[in-house]
Amino acid sequence: MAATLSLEPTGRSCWDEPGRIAMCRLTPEQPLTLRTALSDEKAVLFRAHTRYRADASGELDLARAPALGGSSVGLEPMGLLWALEPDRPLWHLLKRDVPKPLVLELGVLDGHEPDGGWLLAWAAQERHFLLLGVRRVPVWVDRVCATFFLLPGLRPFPGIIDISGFRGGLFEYRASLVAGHGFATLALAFYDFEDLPKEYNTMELDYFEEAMCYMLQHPQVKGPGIGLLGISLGADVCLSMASFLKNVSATVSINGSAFSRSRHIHYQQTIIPPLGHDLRRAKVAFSGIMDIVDIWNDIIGGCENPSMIPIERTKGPILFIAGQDDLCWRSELYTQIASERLLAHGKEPQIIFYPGNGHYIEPPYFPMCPASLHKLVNKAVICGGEVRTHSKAQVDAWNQILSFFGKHLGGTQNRTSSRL
Ligand SMILES: CC(C)(COP(=O)(O)OP(=O)(O)OC[C@H]1O[C@@H](n2cnc3c(N)ncnc32)[C@H](O)[C@@H]1OP(=O)(O)O)[C@@H](O)C(=O)NCCC(=O)NCCSC(=O)CCCC(=O)O
Repeated sequence: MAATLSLEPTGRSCWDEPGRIAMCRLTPEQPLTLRTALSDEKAVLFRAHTRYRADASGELDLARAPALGGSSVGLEPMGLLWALEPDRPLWHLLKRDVPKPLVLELGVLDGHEPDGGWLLAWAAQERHFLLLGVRRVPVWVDRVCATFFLLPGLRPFPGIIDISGFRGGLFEYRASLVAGHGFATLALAFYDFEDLPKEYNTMELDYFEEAMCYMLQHPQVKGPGIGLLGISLGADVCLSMASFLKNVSATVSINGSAFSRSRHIHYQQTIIPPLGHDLRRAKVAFSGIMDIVDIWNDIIGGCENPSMIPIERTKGPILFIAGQDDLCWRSELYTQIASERLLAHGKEPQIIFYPGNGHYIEPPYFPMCPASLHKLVNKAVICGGEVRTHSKAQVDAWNQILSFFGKHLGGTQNRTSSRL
């Protein structure tokens, strides 16, 4: 009887949702090679392959069977997704068009490579970024360029603004996934998109205040406060907003620095000067890729440094998520300094340090980005991270973020039914 493969969930599955891969009707102890492939929107192929062995009753369940080598080792039920590697060097998985799912293909071959041969079974799974029922609404109001993800029905939901980092543009994948957990989420661009400035020159907080006003007056956003979620430079934008603007209820900083780094921060009469950097301190890593971790100027005066964002002024709590192997900048050190500043003002910081984690802490199952083009230097730079620990931490960080917002914004943090 032919072997059967099940790849769950069988219906509509969400990108950030764990899946299950299992087989039955195999030969007892049968060696197998599982191969996955996924093509991104620029037709770059990402692939992984892992060796397994069926159990004594001819079954294989990745929740129980350890991977025996290849792209992952040990008990890694989702390893065939997070261990995908691009065929093109220095490429990373990006999702631009969120209404379209990415398709994960899975093939099971008899035997262990290089002997692995016959294709025993094949399946494909659409992994969606936009839950059924969640509406994607482009926003051009005053200067604000954004995309709003609204939940089904007319009742208000807790609101979150999601801000990307130095790459600029408008990337929606994190906001659309967050919306799937019961939050009205705005993916906000701030440069290099539509009518916004092409270059990132000064962080003008007026612009972000307009986005806050837009959210707060929206009938489907439950006030009185908004949550902020940002990564890298986007995290520093969020920390600045939380420090200067009203109605921020909770802030998550993913590998932020809590400093004005390469450009001024400006709000009303206040200007925070940048810490600055010196490209002569850049090195070339063993891989031949640029290492910029030491280019940033020293933090003279520690948490009293004038380039620091006055985070003690924030009203709502801040959750700092920091990768201890971040090689774009020293997130761990900056988070410690941020913590000192909060403690000095009688505030309790909430911090999660992830060892082995690099700069790009993405939603669950995004393959780690070890190196990437960086607009600051217009060259590829190393980002840090050890693939396995980084991938596990992405799942944990995601759960922590959702539960933090659930707690402080009054959300449910349950997935809005993906099968509405
Ligand atoms: C953002 C992207 C990836 C793409 O932007 P785009 O406007 O859609 O560009 P495009 O016209 O399609 O291509 C321009 C160029 O961007 C590169 N690119 C495009 N897609 C990818 C990819 N998936 N992986 C790796 N590189 C990619 C390619 O080199 C493209 O050039 P090409 O035409 O293919 O020769 C690219 O411009 C880029 O990598 N920019 C620099 C990113 C950067 O400076 N990041 C800052 C440090 S990392 C960080 O802050 C972490 C948080 C992430 C965040 O910023 O939110």
